[in-house]
Amino acid sequence: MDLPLKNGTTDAPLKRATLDIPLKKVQFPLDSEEEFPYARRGYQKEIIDTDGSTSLMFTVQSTVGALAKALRIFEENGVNLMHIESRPSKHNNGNYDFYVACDDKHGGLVSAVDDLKTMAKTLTVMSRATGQPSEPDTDAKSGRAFLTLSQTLTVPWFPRKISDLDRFANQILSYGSELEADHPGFIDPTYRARRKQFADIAFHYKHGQPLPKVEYTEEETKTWGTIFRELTKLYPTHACREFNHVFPLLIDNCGYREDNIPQLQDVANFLKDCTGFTLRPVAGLLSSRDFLAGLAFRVFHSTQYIRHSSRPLYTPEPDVCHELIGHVPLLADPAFAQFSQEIGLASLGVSDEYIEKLATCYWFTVEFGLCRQNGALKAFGAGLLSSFGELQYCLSDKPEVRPFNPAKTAEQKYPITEYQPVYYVADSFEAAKEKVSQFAATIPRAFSVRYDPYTQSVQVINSMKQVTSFAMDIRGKDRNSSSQTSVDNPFVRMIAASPNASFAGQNVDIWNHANTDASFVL
Ligand SMILES: C[C@H](O)[C@H](O)[C@H]1CNc2nc(N)[nH]c(=O)c2N1
Ligand SMILES: N[C@@H](Cc1ccccc1)C(=O)O
Ligand SMILES: [Fe+2]
Repeated sequence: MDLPLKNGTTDAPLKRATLDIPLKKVQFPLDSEEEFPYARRGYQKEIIDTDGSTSLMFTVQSTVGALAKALRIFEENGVNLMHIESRPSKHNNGNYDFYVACDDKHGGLVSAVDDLKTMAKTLTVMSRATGQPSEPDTDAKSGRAFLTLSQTLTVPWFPRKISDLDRFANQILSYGSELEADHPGFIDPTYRARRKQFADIAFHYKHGQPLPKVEYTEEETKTWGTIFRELTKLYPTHACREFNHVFPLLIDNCGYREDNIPQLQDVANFLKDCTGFTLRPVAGLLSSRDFLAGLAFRVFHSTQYIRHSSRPLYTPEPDVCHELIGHVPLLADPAFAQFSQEIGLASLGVSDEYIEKLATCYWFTVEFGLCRQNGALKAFGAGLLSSFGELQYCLSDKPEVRPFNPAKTAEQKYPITEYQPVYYVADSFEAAKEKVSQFAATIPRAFSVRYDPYTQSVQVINSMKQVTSFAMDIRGKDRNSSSQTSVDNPFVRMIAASPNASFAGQNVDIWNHANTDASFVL
């Protein structure tokens, strides 16, 4: 790509929009040191995540030996169980609910599921291997329970507790050869070796550990300094009000300075105080599904490396400048944090198609959103606020600007390696939040989720009836109170599944991770 390097240039040429760049998954550790980053070979590997990659939820009649019988099915089919929870079904006399996490290393899972169907009253399979939920029961409109005997609903695997995020720390995407050939770091061996160090940090990180401190080189700090200096000149006129409110606090509290790249731990401490958000180091671009899942737990995956020094004004990859300068200020804003978590919760277990739609809404708001404040267009998207090339370009008369409307915007294709040809404008920041929440509520899903901040886990609620009345209750509360307390109260935070969803469930049944009557780990 032929982007100008001069500071402040606004006329960077646009390449044609190409979303069709193949995204390849990379898994660590790699076979050879040479493979990462930007080596073509390394990106061709597909991931097979086998450890605890599948979860099953099923209900069986509570007779003596029912659990033993169910467990024998796994044993007989050579399926290794990693975690089991069980408890009596709350509203379904004589039934027991089970949640198990297992792997499929020996290939027996399919027949285990078939065997389970013969004894289970309901069975939901959540698998990391599939992005596509199976079709729900067609008769369900008539009001039957959302799953009946021997019907299986397959739901993509999703993390249920914050430490589950450790599962995908080692899976990042690359843009494929098109970006690699184009990337200034591709041919620079020093830069490549440095990226490998950062990748190792992210790969070894586990939830709960302190965020690794990094000593940045003089050259890296200089790159940061250039970006910091140029961007801070633009913010008073180009950034939205909320961003400009938080930015000085980061200067005061987290070491945001022209001559210093802040440490992730210092920033995470600040965010924790403001909104409870935490950071996790990540080696590069995560898949949308994994990235959004992190947000459900108020975890923001942050890269720690910096872009190549030859092109400070724009990089096609997220880097520490993009995360710390672009994203962090608004993650410190309570309403914005709430909005981010809601998109995250809405994404758990939905089909690839809807992940794509949610990711597109995320893209045109959190990453590249514009809003109107006091009659003028301002940037609130992190991808704009971290690129002094695109920040000027987005408010010039070159790009097309359209009103933000999630259902429509979700269909918009976009390039990921160049300036956006189209931006979407929210009337206000609050309005964008509201619209995305409404859109999220129309996503078909056989269950709903609720975040429990005490255990940092999600509760799965698998009944439409329950979900609908819950949603009414919460909306009522929100309507009666305009104060932030109700919006910010984690207990009233829930993404309601659509009341129009095709399965009006009868079995009111809440999975309560923390209060299972019997819960044990193998
Ligand atoms: C959800 C949406 O696809 C979004 O652009 C994500 C994708 N993956 C990411 N991965 C990392 N590391 N950082 C990001 O900012 C994002 N953004
Ligand atoms: N283009 C942004 C970084 C970015 C990469 C990928 C997605 C969004 C933003 C910058 O230069 O800072
Ligand atoms: Fe981003």
